[in-house]
Amino acid sequence: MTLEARDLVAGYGDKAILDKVSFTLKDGEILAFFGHNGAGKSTTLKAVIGLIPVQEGELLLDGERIDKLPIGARLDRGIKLLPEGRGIFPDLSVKDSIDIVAQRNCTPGGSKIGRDDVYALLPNLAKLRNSVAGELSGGQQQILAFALALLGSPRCILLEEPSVGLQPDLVEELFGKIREICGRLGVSAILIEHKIASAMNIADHVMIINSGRLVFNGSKADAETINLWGYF
Ligand SMILES: Nc1ncnc2c1ncn2[C@@H]1O[C@H](COP(=O)(O)OP(=O)(O)OP(=O)(O)O)[C@@H](O)[C@H]1O
Repeated sequence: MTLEARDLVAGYGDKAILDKVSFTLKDGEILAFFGHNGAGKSTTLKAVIGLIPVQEGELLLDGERIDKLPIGARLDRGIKLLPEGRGIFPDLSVKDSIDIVAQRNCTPGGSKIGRDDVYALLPNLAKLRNSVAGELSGGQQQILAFALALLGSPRCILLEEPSVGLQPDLVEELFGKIREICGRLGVSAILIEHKIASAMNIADHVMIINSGRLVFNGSKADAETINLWGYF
């Protein structure tokens, strides 16, 4: 899988927020995406998933233009968004949540990630099958949201600050799981984070955005040689 953004311009109404954002992401790679509040991180993810129109530039998935496709068609192609605030069904049990999304995403045939695969990948979630999602801890809810995104044929998961509200040890545990599962399944991820050190631990690439423009886009190794804070 290759997800490529070429000179993306996108925003709200007539107003452009993103100023020619370009990046490339391949199978199993994690892209850590940093920037101060209001810099354009969420706007980038919204343009990738199709919540706002791409005004200029191109978005390609394995060479296919997807920037004019509706959200549903991008979801069907395996681009998934985990919005800030989690995106779970608070009143449903873990089992029912998983079953509903599995039914929607796992039509018979094909090599899809189903409910048993998700429980095998996330054994601690399997133990919570009968718990009500809204009553889980923040970390457990975030794991459930990640599990829901994995059902079907995910290729690129867009994670919007998954660490919000989590204790530091739970952040490390969640990020460890994301790294392990993305690597094992060959699923890529774009990770918006303010917890920079934790995100750097699991990243392959780093991007920093400032006022809608990318001011750094390089490998983790390159990012480690610079003072990241100087780019904010
Ligand atoms: N729905 C909207 N309508 C109009 N302008 C918006 C909308 N959402 C965001 N913006 C503006 O777009 C710019 C970029 O916002 P964006 O949410 O992408 O920033 P961000 O980097 O994700 O910040 P944060 O870390 O606070 O989430 C900001 O100037 C913001 O005010």
